[in-house]
Amino acid sequence: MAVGVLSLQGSFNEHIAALRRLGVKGVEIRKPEQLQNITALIIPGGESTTMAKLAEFHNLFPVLRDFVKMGKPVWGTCAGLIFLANNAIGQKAGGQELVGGLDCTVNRNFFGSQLQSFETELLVPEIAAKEGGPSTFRGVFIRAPGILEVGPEVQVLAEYSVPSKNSTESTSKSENQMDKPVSEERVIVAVKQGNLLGTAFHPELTADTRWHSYFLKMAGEIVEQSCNSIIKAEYLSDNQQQKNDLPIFQ
Ligand SMILES: NC(=O)CC[C@H](N)C(=O)O
Repeated sequence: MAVGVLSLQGSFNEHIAALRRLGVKGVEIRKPEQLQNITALIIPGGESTTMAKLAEFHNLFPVLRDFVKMGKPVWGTCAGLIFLANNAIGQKAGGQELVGGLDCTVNRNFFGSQLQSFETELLVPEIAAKEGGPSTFRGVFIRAPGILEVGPEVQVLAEYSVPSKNSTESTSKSENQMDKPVSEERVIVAVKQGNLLGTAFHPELTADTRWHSYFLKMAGEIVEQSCNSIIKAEYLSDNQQQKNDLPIFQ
């Protein structure tokens, strides 16, 4: 299976390295025609406004949208997740073009500025169930987006509990307030919707390849299903042909 990695900007090399660790060669994608040769695509993290400008310059948006609409497997990490979202808030003035397809609203810099980047252990039940290994995954969040709302077709794969602003302020004011119950806001950080996978964090920056392996399996299943439906369609049309060739007795 040929897996492309959109290589305009951001952590595309790290995705290619993670795929290599799984024995898969990632193909760098920079031009519209290169999408014809791949079965699945990863859109990496980086800076979504810059990436969108480059994608626009290379006339990639129409083919990227077609790729998503054709039901081909696409995984967006961080800025890539923003690309795939149907709605993004917190965009730079003038907005930015999105590929869309993933029925959700993301907040582009949900966790704040670059300085608010962090790492945390996320509970990942779906990944642990399909890929084995520990029930948690090291989430690397770099000026990360958060998913605020999802549509009914979207499966939530991971969430993160953010201490609310009030609780952060109060705990920093006084040590004594530490024992007060901390109110938390849960934000969605990983989702799947049919052929689309989105993570707000960067699995390609960890040694744990389970998200990559999960995406490859998901892509494999989609490819198999579409092959089966092509074979079925061909079989049905052959049968139809044969039926039409038979003499009709009335
Ligand atoms: N690490 C990332 O991909 C950060 C994405 C960033 N918040 C953006 O708007 O593009």
